[in-house]
Amino acid sequence: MGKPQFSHATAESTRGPDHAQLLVSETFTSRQGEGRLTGTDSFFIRTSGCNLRCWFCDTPYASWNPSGDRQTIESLLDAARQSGVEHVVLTGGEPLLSPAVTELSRSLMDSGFHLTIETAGTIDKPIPCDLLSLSPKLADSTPDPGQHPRWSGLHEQRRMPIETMRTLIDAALAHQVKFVVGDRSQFDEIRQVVDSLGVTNDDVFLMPQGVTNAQMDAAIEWLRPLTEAAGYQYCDRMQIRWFGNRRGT
Ligand SMILES: C[S@@+](CC[C@H](N)C(=O)[O-])C[C@H]1O[C@@H](n2cnc3c(N)ncnc32)[C@H](O)[C@@H]1O
Ligand SMILES: Nc1nc2[nH]cc(C(=O)O)c2c(=O)[nH]1
Ligand code: SF4
Ligand SMILES: [Mg+2]
Repeated sequence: MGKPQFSHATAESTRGPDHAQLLVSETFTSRQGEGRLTGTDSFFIRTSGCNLRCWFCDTPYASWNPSGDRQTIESLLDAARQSGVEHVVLTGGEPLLSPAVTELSRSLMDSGFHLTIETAGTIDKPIPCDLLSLSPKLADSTPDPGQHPRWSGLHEQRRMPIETMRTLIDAALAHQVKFVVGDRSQFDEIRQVVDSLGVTNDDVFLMPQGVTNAQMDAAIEWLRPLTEAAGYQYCDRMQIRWFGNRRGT
């Protein structure tokens, strides 16, 4: 009798591409609230699960406490078609974590959707998309080591792999780089990351950290002038203005 055969195939590959599934926390139709395509009607697919743990994460239900349902690529494509809009935003959590994300992206693009991927850029999985919306995580995103010793260490190790980010940028048709900013002292760090990535200022957006109109209003006062003086684009988070910080918007 021979040795037992062990398979290293993923659930997706053993079941075949038609049955590939992703853990999804929510899907909804809304307007893109951030970056270059702000105002564009879009169908959002938010995967659940993240390899980072930003202390300020505005979707903890997809990172700190990931929840959701497994959905097939076919059902996600159907839902996108039913939404009646031409733009799809694939976000998370960290969408690049899912083994089925390449297949989903390809299917969405083949079906004629304009695909934006919102990612922190730490997973080496260059996949095609129309707009890579990369949000590198700065040092101040790391959770408190006293409260979260394990995640603080993992987050710090994982958050800024420049080469991986470069590969993702190269695989995309277009890109934008969005930084979450809470303090003026972060500008030096932002400049260093922009230089290392070799991206141009037109593609760099600075967004205030925050989930309330009051935080957005306060940030406009100090962050917008600094952003413009540095030659970057200021990025209000319009979904907060339009809908408040609510799920499904
Ligand atoms: C929830 S993340 C999901 C995609 C990916 N994990 C990432 O971080 O890019 C979507 C976007 O929201 C931003 N974000 C999350 N929490 C935020 C907060 N409290 N203030 C401002 N932006 C935030 C992220 O930087 C990213 O651009
Ligand atoms: N309206 C709206 N625009 C967004 N742009 C990026 C989002 C995200 O969570 O990735 C997002 C979101 O959650 N809602
Ligand atoms: S990388 Fe994105 S989803 Fe993950 S914790 Fe940070 S903001 Fe949240
Ligand atoms: Mg969001």
